[in-house]
Formats: sequence, C-alpha cells, structure tokens
Amino acid sequence: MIEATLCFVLRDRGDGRPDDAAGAPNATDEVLLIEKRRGLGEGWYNGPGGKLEGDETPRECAVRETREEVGLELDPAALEKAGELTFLLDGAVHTRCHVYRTGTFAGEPRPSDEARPEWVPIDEVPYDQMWEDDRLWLPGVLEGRTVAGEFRFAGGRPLDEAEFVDHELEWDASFRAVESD
Ligand SMILES: Nc1nc2c([nH]c(=O)n2[C@H]2C[C@H](O)[C@@H](COP(=O)(O)OP(=O)(O)OP(=O)(O)O)O2)c(=O)[nH]1
Repeated sequence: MIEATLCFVLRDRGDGRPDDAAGAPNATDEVLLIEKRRGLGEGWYNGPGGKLEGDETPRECAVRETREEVGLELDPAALEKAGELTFLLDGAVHTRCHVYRTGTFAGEPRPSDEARPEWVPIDEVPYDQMWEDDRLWLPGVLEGRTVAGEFRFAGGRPLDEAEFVDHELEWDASFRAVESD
C-alpha cells in the first residue's frame, strides 16, 4: 500500500470580504493547483503532494512535496487535516492519501520538473481535467470541510488508467485522534 499526501494552499484574492466565522474560504479565494508533468496523474491538475519517504510523517511529506514541486515553504503547524482518502484498485487498497489545507505560506510558486503551478479561483477548478473522483470531495475541502472517503477503481494498473466505479464519503469527519499526522 502506498501512503501519500495532497496539499491545497489557499490565498485570498483580496475582495475585502472576510472568510466566514468558521474560517471557511469565500468564493473569491484561489487555490494553488499544479499541472502534473510526470508520474501518476500526468497531464491532470491536482494539489502538490506525493508519496511518503523514509520515516517522515504525512504532514512532513506534504511540506516537502510542496517545496519540491512548487517552491513554497509551508508551516507544518498551520496545515489543517482536511481529508483521508482511500483508493482501492480491484478490491485491494492501492493508496491511502492524507489531504491538507493551509492559508499560510512563504514564497512564490515556481515551476519544477514535476509540476506547473497555477492559482485558480475556487469556483473555477478544472474538474474535467482532474482525477474523476475529485469533483466529489474537493469542493467541500475547499469550503473548509473535512472528509473521509473510499474510492474504488477497477481494471488493473496503473491507477490513473483504471475505471472509477464506486465511492463512499463521510463529511465533517474528525481527525483529532490521529492529529500527529
Ligand atoms: N486528487 C487526486 N489525487 C490522487 C488520486 N489518486 C492518487 O493517487 N492521487 C495522488 C496521491 C499523490 O499525491 C499522487 C501520486 O503520487 P506521486 O505524485 O508521488 O506519484 P508518482 O508516480 O508521480 O511518484 P514519483 O515518481 O514522483 O515518486 O497522486 C485521486 O483520485 N485524486
């Protein structure tokens, strides 16, 4: 089983309207997406992220992958755990993915061999150029919600060529018990 991360960095486009009391972003916020240049999901938009290395925690992985892919420095303590997604392929767990969200970052995004970064208004996220399941959970994550999801694919490797067949979602999931993540 692969353990991986995704990290969605949000910024306020500056319309002066505050986010709501719960801190949920408003519709003028932008999210940093990458166009993935190689590997799984090549050619599709996603958040920065990737597989855990060595004995790093998912949080450390999200910070490292964001630095490597787009050159932003994140504050690990300011990463909010927003999701835990399990991707199954032909009945077996293929990848467990920890999803983070943050509004705290330093630096300007820059392209790398792996990724071309782009700030995208959260109501213009190109779901037709992303993994097929993303439209089911990413809008809620960008609104500040938490989600636990299971997504079933079938048809053999690689995962990004398999058929998306089924899913289960639990919204407003609590990840406090595993917050060392
Ligand atoms: N948004 C989204 N991301 C997904 C899905 N399935 C899935 O594995 N991912 C993510 C998890 C990881 O961040 C990323 C795959 O990891 P990666 O970027 O390290 O994969 P890779 O094959 O390019 O690995 P590498 O050669 O760079 O080590 O894709 C999905 O359905 N939706």
